[in-house]
Amino acid sequence: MPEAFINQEEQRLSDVCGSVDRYNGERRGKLAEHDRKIKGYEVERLESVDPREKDRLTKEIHRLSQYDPAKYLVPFEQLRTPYLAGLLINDDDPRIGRKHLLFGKQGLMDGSRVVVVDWRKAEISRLFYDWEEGEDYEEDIGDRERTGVIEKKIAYGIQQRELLTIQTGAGTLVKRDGLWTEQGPQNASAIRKEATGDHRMVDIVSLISKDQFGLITQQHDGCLYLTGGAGCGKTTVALHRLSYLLFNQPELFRPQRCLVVMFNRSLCDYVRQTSKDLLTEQLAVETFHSWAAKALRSSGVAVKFSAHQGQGLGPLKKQAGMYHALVEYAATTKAPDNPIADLGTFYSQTDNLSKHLSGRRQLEQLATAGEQILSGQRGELSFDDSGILLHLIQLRCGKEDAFREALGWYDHILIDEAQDLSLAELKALTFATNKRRSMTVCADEKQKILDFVDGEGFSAFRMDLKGQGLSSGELSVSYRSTAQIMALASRVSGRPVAQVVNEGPDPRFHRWETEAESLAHLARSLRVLLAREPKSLTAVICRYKSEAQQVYGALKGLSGVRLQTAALTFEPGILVTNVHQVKGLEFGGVILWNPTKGAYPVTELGKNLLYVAITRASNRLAIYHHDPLTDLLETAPKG
Ligand SMILES: Nc1ncnc2c1ncn2[C@@H]1O[C@H](COP(=O)(O)OP(=O)(O)OP(=O)(O)O)[C@@H](O)[C@H]1O
Repeated sequence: MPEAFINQEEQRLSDVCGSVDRYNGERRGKLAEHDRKIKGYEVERLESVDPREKDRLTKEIHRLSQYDPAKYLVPFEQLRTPYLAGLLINDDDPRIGRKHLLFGKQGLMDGSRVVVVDWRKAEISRLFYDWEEGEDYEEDIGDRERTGVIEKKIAYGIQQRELLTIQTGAGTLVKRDGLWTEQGPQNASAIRKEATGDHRMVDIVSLISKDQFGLITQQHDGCLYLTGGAGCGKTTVALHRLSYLLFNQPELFRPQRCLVVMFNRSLCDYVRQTSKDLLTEQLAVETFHSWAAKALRSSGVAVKFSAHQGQGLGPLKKQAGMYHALVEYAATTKAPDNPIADLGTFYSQTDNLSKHLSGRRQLEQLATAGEQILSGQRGELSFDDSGILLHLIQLRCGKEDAFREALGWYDHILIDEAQDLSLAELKALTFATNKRRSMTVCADEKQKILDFVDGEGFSAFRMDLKGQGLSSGELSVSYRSTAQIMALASRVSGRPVAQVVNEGPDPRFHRWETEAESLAHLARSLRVLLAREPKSLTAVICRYKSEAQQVYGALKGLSGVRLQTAALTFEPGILVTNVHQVKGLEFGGVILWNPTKGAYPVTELGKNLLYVAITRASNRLAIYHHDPLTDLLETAPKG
């Protein structure tokens, strides 16, 4: 165990925390002085008889009170995690020589000394991201070319001012219950999550690869399209890109004018946590439907949405043809005053719709729904209507209208899991960007799990973006799951075996005769797991909500197990959930519950669902079944 190295790193953290405290002490002093000044001026103003002097003092008070006192203090997060990465360089310039640089989510000065560099400061952070341990570097920093050697690259895991993980090229050191141990190369995010018991999204400032850094620092106008298999960092890179834009171009990218659109509420919560410190609390993180509903309300369209108003018309409304019919309708008809009546009229014009959509019965049903909207019989719309209504209004208003102003001109929109949005929804989002059209779109067509959204819409959207000169980045290294899990995922999905960085145990198959037997063994394994790994988070993934409820019912007596089929929380323990709920998320361990032929048929959708479920596991995957396995898994070697 490299004790001297650990001591040195613990001392470094303690020194930096000292700098943070001095910085804050100084700032608090300045704040107090600032308050005293304002109070003094107020007293003087009250006592002054000269109106000109009164006026001057009023202006001075106003000027001083313009300062945001919070800006004087280092944000709380930095007190707990002052830095994330370190670099030991040996620069050829003797005035610099051997130097340990620290990178964090915010820069820190102690007097005139730079203690921590903000990772988004491109010039200096390029040293960290562009070069590997042992390499000779050449980098233009400031107005000079710097050369030297990278002696060490370190990723730190620090929480509440405690050093918990230190990762270097040689491996990872982990502190558990006060004791340091060495671990081989494993998923660094997973190690951090399990060491800290904090399973919210990990920011990867210290882990970003050179390719990822290249994408993060891409030009800011237009669209960046990020694709790649499960766990290769699409969402993470997109969020770091946004953080980079907000920091480096604050005049172009204002947090309150940027939007992040995620697949479901669980993913929103997962990301919001990170956006608090990586990005900013002012940033809106929404599902498409919640964003659309808010946008409509804030622009004065009095509309209520309900999950129960769809009448099975969701699939029809999500088809690409619906968008094409909408465009034709908006171009050939005059807008009524009321946008909701406009939607009703659109739905009731079967002639136009049938040019672009098939299914006579469904179109008739839609026409009836349209007439009910027009007659006021239908007070609430379905969430599936939100994108269509919003885009209809956008088409009516044109680009320069005041209404569009109210709906928002976004400086940047990040769309995650774009393959599961309909063409009308994607168009509504694109329309909401300002003239720079700055967007980051993450998608993986092999993870499309909403069968009622047709793939044609997403292909058309991508072609459109291509026409507008999008830049794209294919991420090819899978960071989340081990080689063993990714090999199974590749067998299921038919996509080539991904490049991986982590090794782990083989997936284990447990076959039982009856459901009762299977549940009894599941309960026993979970009990052992909860006792042995109290800080880990494991998901039991069922195909359907109802199945999750049933499994949870059988495990109810076990403390530490929770049922989560609507939104997720990320404390350690076991959660019983369904596959649609865990899209985009990750867990140290996954238990896949009874993946049968019916649950995961040999179809595109079945493959995608199974691929998503399997690749939520970073280290451990177990498959429990009592019914015949899906053919997608039948040929897999059974560990
Ligand atoms: N350069 C990196 N080094 C180490 N870990 C990384 C790196 N990039 C991403 N990760 C980690 O990989 C995991 C997967 O990242 P992310 O969720 O962004 O992938 P994704 O492509 O969006 O996945 P999915 O498509 O499955 O939702 C996360 O734990 C993230 O912290």
